[in-house]
Amino acid sequence: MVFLQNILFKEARKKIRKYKPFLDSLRITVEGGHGGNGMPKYGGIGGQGGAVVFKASEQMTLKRLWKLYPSMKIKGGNGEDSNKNRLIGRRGTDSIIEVPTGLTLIDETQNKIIGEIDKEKSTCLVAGGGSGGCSGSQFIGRKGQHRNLRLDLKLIADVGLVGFPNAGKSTLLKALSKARPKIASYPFTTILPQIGTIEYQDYRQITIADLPGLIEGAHRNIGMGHQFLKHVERTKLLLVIIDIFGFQLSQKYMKRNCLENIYSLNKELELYDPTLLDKPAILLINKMDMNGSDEEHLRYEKHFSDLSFGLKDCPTDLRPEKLIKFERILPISAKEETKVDTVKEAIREVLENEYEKRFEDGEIDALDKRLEVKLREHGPKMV
Ligand SMILES: Nc1nc2c(ncn2[C@@H]2O[C@H](COP(=O)(O)OP(=O)(O)OP(=O)(O)O)[C@@H](O)[C@H]2O)c(=O)[nH]1
Repeated sequence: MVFLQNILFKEARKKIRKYKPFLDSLRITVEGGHGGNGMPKYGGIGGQGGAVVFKASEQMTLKRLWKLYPSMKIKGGNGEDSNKNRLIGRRGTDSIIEVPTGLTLIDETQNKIIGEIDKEKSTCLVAGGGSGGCSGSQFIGRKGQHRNLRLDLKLIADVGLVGFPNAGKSTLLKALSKARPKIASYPFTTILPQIGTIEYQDYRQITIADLPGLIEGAHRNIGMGHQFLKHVERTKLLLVIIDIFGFQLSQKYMKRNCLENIYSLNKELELYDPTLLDKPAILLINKMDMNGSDEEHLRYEKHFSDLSFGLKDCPTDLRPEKLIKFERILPISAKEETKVDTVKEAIREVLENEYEKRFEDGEIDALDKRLEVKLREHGPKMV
């Protein structure tokens, strides 16, 4: 009996993707060391308190950070008091803390982004040490800077793969990153979402993040809600994948055809952040190996390239205001790996065109400058 049950439910079980816990946000208190006291009698100056500095490391995860500092408090060393043998007290030791790459640092008290750590080994001063006591401060050392920070992890991948459950995201990711079957080639790889690497013959590599969990009504926090969508923010290209036969979440939900799926995905992206729709996008119509797919494709083909065309027939609850525009539309079969090479080439071309466009517009330089200014404005310095 048990054996029979196992066989009967084997198929159903296969389709359920298990979500491993994914720690992508952490609160932490940081405090610079106290400045040492001076020595009024001899005019001695106390040592400066040590700072707290974050240093990006690809080996680090938020989970590991949490295990290393379970109290979630990090403090710089106190500066040494001035004394007869050492009139100028020693500086407190800096606490240099390894953190994952791809962090946004938010000061929760001021509700401000104080910096972003995007590059391996880049550092950011998050809490300065207090100054040592001297004549100007009645020789009393000052407290170090104190901050309640939220570390928000956003994966950095070139391409964000979005689609409803069962559309074929994982199958496609495996097919695209075939040269590197170890899909997990990123620091956060033991956790979802997964990142795969597409490798080209000239050794160019493009990373692609499979962002699961998006469903109709995600903005109302159904399913995983918009949890994974923040990772789309940093991608440069959206790869939207749909099942040519549409999707039905459950008996409770309406069956949506493939065009309605596109509107619905469009709407979820728009509700999360309408600027996501400004990113270049490619549409993949999947499962074209199945019987009846050609007829289905023929029925909707003209709508794919101009979504405004079918908007009047779209159910009002799925209707987006701002429409996504696809640079390419490719019918594929992820399972049979039909047209997978065309997808690879299209990804590369669209990314390269986009890079050139942004470079010509001076946007790439401007972005770097904006970040620099932002960091200077709010204190932390990239060393
Ligand atoms: N016939 C056919 N089946 C496919 C194709 N791509 C994926 N499938 C099947 O569709 C099912 C879902 O594929 P997945 O790759 O797990 O889909 P997913 O979008 O990652 O699904 P979630 O994990 O729920 O987000 C699996 O049974 C796949 O074998 C395809 O091109 N053709």
